Amino acid sequence: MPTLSSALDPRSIIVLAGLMGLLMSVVLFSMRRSYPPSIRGLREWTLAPLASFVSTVLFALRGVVPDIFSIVLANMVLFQGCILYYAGSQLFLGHERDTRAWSAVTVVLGVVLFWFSEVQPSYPIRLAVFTFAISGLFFAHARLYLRHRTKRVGRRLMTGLLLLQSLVAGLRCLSAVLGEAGVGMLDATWLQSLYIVMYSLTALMLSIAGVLMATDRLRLEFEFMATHDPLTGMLNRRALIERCEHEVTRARRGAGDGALSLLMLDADHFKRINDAFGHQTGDEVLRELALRLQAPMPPLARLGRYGGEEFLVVLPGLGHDGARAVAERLRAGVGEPFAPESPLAAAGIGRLSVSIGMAVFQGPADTLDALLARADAALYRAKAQGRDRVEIA
Ligand SMILES: Nc1nc2c(ncn2[C@@H]2O[C@H](COP(=O)(O)OP(=O)(O)OP(=O)(O)O)[C@@H](O)[C@H]2O)c(=O)[nH]1
Repeated sequence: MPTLSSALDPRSIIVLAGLMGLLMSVVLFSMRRSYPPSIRGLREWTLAPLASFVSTVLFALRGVVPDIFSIVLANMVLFQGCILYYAGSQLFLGHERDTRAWSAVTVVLGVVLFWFSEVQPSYPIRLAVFTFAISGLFFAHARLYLRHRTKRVGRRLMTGLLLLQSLVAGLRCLSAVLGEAGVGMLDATWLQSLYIVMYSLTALMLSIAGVLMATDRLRLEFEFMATHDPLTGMLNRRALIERCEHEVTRARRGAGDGALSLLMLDADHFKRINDAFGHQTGDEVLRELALRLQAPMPPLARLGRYGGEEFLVVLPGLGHDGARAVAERLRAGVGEPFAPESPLAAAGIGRLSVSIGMAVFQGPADTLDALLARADAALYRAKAQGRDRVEIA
């Protein structure tokens, strides 16, 4: 009758863990090739399970190859793999890679492990030192995610795994310090088996968490691209219309006291800017306009690029007076002269102006199409009456 400890033969577990790491490395490698470079960290997350695989091969060769490979090098490679996971997370979360201190720890570990395997062999000391270092590394890695906390599944899985791993390594360190280390790494005590099972699962689970996080990021990027204008970063026409429909439905139900207004804005004489200064300067002006329009916006308002040099503002909860005040503020904000050092001033553009058509929701019988048509007609009037002004439908 096999006991639990003999059923969980550490060498088999280690070999399986290595193979799982290798498979995850292949998955991450193919993701890295097809994902956009804006999703950073995938290279490091591909190399990490690969390093884990190499370390498990070395561990499994214990007794077959010299200890310097199966103990010293194996642990150093494993530690380096964990550093790579950490580096991948740093890049993924928008930081620069900063793992120099941990690489220095790898070197120190190498020296200590060499000493306590070749010069003065002591498994408990090796175990205590290694588990102490790796517990610290996992904890530093977990802290990075705790600083970027979200409710997304992949990130929560990653944080939980790292904390658990840090805890298990910390407990194993404690057990070694208390004289419960056992006689060697392949010693099949239940604590050692648990410790190795944890490591085996972690290589796999960390990679799965990485895959989940990267896929989630890709979905967010696509979602952003589908709803935002690439030039100004504002909502695009499709997203704006969806937003407007949503707000009209809410206003019909009486939200914000049934008040809702739309502003349609159009840059004045924009064609002249393009003709005189070139299309690129025209683009720069559109970006500047977007910035100026966003600054004085009420919190519930939504603003986006409706077309070429046309913008649309949805103002939930604002009726005639409130919306008119916002429109005048926007018009005045756009008209502020450029700072002398700004590139647009240097290009010779003195001042911008916008014409604004405003329409106010008239009650449950009103529709979005009718609102847009009234705002458009008011804008047309503003243009006809000399531009740089607000007209109300
Ligand atoms: N640079 C740049 N120009 C654009 C973009 N989209 C549209 N335009 C230009 O915007 C100009 C709009 O010109 P018009 O509709 O004649 O309007 P306008 O010159 O602003 O004149 P008014 O609206 O009557 O004051 C056209 O020359 C378009 O080519 C864009 O993304 N970038």
